[in-house]
Amino acid sequence: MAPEQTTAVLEAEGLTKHFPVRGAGRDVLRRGAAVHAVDDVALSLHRGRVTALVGESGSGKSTVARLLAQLQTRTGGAVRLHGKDVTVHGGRRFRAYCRSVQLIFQDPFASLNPVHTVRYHLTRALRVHGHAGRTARELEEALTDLLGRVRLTPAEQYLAKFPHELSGGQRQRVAIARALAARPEVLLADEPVSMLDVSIRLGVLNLLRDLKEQLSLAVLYITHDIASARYFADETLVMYAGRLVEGGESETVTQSPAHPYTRLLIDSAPDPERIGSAQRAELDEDDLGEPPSLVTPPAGCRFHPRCPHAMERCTTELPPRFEVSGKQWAACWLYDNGSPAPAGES
Ligand SMILES: Nc1ncnc2c1ncn2[C@@H]1O[C@H](COP(=O)(O)OP(=O)(O)OP(=O)(O)O)[C@@H](O)[C@H]1O
Repeated sequence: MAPEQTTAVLEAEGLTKHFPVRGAGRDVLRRGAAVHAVDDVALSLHRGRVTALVGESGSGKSTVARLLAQLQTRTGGAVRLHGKDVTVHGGRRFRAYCRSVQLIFQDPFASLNPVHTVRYHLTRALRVHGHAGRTARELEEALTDLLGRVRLTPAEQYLAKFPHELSGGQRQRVAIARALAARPEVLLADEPVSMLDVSIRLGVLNLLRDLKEQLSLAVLYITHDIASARYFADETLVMYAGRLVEGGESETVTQSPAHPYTRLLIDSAPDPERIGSAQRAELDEDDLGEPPSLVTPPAGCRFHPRCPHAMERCTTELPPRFEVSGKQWAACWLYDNGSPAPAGES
């Protein structure tokens, strides 16, 4: 279903995060300086859809997730759940927000407490979110249901285990089950498979995709692996140096990338047909050149110092989003007035 046919569950508009720089020794030079980690990001997440947020290390992807999860305060912009503004604060409304919007981290080993069993982690999550039931039997049913959803069956085989007794994939499944204990509407999955063995990445992505369908979840899938976005996500957004530069249907964005940065990203990820292969599991960031300083980001388009098509105006004017096709937009002056990129481009 096209995103415009459904209402957004979670939306961000003008989302901005600047981290003040507190550098010793160079304070005088740096007074008032900030890392422009996220600037003016707009996105919307829809029920039953996966949106991939793709970009190099340091482009601001995790910061977007933390801002959406309300783990960090934003410098500017708005976050809306079902159209209602949300702001970081404690209390009942905040707890309800945390139930609805759950974050899954890259490293399941770090996110699970090594001294506690699977039973403890899941029971605690069920209790915190008020879904543990009233009787011991209802609790057992809820635990069995959670482990069944992440395909760790039979449940008795896993409940007494400690994190170190599980494989990486099993640990990430427990972390996913713990997120599901909140009965969320939105899952923010920050590089959920990048720490896993390449042979099991696909299994965890398939699980997330099935859960998205069964539970009508809105999923934000954060990754530096653009080929996996094609496979797993309905929509793909490309982030560069704190800004979104391209977005649209995953198939279109990954097969006919419009922004020069997206093209570079795809060209630098060898063998896109082999999802999860070790060969293209990591971007070869050497091929991409150096990302800019986020303390003094380039004026105009932040990609212009690395862009093979940079024009005069790219160095001074920030490009807005231009429609490239009904299925894709790009923040690039090559598409001014909707005109296609000059002939001869790849
Ligand atoms: N708490 C912080 N204080 C200062 N700077 C920060 C903080 N958190 C992130 N940053 C900076 O913000 C920028 C974006 O970081 P972020 O972690 O969001 O990028 P990312 O795309 O998720 O990268 P990765 O894939 O490596 O996690 C980076 O330059 C980072 O150093």
